Amino acid sequence: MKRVRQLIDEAAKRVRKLIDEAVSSAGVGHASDHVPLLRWVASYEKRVKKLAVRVDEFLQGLVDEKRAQREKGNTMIDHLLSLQETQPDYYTDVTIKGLIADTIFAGNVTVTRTLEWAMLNLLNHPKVLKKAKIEIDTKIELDQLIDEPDATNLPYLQCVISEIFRLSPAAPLPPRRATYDCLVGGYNIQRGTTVFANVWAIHRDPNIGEEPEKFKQERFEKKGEDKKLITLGMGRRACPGSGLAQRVLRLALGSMIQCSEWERIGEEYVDTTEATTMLPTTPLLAMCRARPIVHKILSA
Ligand code: HEM
Repeated sequence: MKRVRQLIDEAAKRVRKLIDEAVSSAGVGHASDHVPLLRWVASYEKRVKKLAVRVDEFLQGLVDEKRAQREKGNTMIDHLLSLQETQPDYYTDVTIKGLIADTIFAGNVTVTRTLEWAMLNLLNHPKVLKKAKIEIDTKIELDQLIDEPDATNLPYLQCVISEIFRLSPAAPLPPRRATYDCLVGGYNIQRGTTVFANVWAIHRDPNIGEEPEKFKQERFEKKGEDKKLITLGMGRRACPGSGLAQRVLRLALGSMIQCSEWERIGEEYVDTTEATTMLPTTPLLAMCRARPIVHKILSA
């Protein structure tokens, strides 16, 4: 049993490392994407190609493992492999791997990073944390763990998440390529140009909301305020995982608040400045103590 657990831990570590590498190589890309001459001197392209081979091997391993299993399960890969049986020309292994990669890479770090920013801000705002806890304790039975349907009925928690979406959008500079010559804000954009929407700056525009630099979840108590958020993109290429992201965040943050008491490790406020691509400069470090509900559920 110990050996199995060890093997699972090792595999989890390998996957985490691979995801970290892939995400840090993606971000907003590399200078050589915009200045092609740099490709001659930078090792970025070579490194990314090598990484792509490792990612592909990992994804093919997942597909092959599922294919070899006699009994069909209920995972995304099981369903895609069933579709492959009836529509083999469309659901090729390449398409299936692409869909898994999208889900893992687009849906993983975005959610975990948003959660990290939520905790960092809540540690600096213990009154807000307390109110969120009271909301959960009053709306959910005292011996019940928060579940998905409960999480949709927590407006205060939703305001906290919206404020984190505003201040710390996990994809702060989504890129687009102009498909035809156009004029944007008075600038001529040539076909083929890559443009970035600066979501981070738009959310902090003082013309859009008061005291934009401050964490003030109450701004979202005003009806329609969340319509100003573009954290999950806009239009036809907006995030297809937005519903899932919202549900996972409500459930994960709600569970963390319901199950544990959280405090800063000292008197000092935690650092909420950003390093690159929305990474906190200082990693989340907090004191955490299990609340009675955890003991009750574990001993039941
Ligand atoms: C806090 C969580 C998330 C944030 C902030 C976020 C944000 C975004 C943004 C800004 C885009 C680009 C939209 C555009 O270009 O206008 C995007 C695209 C995408 N997201 Fe998310 N996302 C999140 C979670 C997820 C999840 C959970 C999934 C799936 C499991 C997902 C899957 C995707 C995919 C596949 C695309 C590419 C869509 C396309 O190219 O058409 N995202 N996301």
